[in-house]
Amino acid sequence: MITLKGAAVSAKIKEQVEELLKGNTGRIPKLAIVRVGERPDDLSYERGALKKMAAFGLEAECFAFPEDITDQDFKKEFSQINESRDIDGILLLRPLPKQIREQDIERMIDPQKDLDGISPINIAKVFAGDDSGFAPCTAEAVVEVLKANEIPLTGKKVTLVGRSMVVGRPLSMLLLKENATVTICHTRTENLKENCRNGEILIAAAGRAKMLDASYVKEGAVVIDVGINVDENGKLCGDVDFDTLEGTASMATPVPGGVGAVTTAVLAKHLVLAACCRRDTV
Ligand SMILES: NC(=O)C1=CN([C@@H]2O[C@H](COP(=O)(O)OP(=O)(O)OC[C@H]3O[C@@H](n4cnc5c(N)ncnc54)[C@H](OP(=O)(O)O)[C@@H]3O)[C@@H](O)[C@H]2O)C=CC1
Ligand SMILES: Nc1nc(=O)c2c([nH]1)NC[C@@H]1CN(c3ccc(C(=O)N[C@@H](CCC(=O)O)C(=O)O)cc3)C=[N+]21
Repeated sequence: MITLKGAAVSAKIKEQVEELLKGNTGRIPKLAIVRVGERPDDLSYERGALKKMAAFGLEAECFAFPEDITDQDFKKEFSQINESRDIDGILLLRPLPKQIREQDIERMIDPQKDLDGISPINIAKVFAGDDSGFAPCTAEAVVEVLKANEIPLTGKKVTLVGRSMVVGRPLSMLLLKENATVTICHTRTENLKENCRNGEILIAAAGRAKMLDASYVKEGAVVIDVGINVDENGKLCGDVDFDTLEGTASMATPVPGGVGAVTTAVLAKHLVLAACCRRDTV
């Protein structure tokens, strides 16, 4: 089995970023990471994103707020970040605590700074197959991993586990655009195993530590693990039990070191694109 490492894909994206930045005489593009609370997967994303921005020569600032911040206070803080001339792009870590109306924030965020595709305008573009906006970074990262490793998508059966707005749904649209035949599974799916075993490409984004082992995988399938979970020993792990795949899957992404590393590279690319759109100096 071949391990599909995120670093190689990230390096290709870095070259694109360097190309976009060529001749840049203006300010260095700057990312704002907005976090409420201390969820471990948010912290992992934040760490990964900060490292990636530094490695790509981009700026980043974290804005962290307490778990119990009120809806009103958060909106005030968020508006300031949204309107700041200093900031080219925003990553809002989600989900937000219940007292904050996430829907209002989705409508508030400047679509040109919305690097993770949460505004209705960007979502509509993903749905329509229009790539002039920003798709959620993780969904785009999965397609980047498949393309960079020359895994054909046209006509292929792809099974996705998860239907969230950050991974499953937008990813299904990006895969459709690539002419794949997509099956989306969720908690109400009957015969999950059968559906998974039907996929020539299996993509796990359920957020359940090691829930899929080799018995869910078709012989020779490509397995992409999006899950970022913490196991009983406090270590990061995916939705797939990677150690069982040898002899069944043909290729698989590890966690950490797989899709996560590409997600942060796509985020960096989106940041530079956002900065380029805002001013012609970059
Ligand atoms: N690598 C990366 O770059 C990223 C990783 N992540 C990680 O990916 C995972 C998923 O994230 P996210 O989409 O936000 O999570 P959500 O909890 O929002 O969604 C999980 C989805 O998986 C489905 N699901 C959960 N359990 C099962 C099950 N036992 N059987 C079938 N379907 C199931 C849910 O179904 P239903 O709709 O019926 O509830 C839901 O659609 C998390 O571990 C997260 O940390 C997220 C973003 C980026
Ligand atoms: N609006 C929003 N969009 C998201 O995409 C989103 C989110 N909120 N909330 C949290 C989850 C989780 N997530 C990760 C992405 C990359 C790494 C990542 O870079 N991981 C490195 C390890 C980094 C480390 O822990 O040091 C790796 O997998 O190699 C981790 C986690 C995105 N999520």
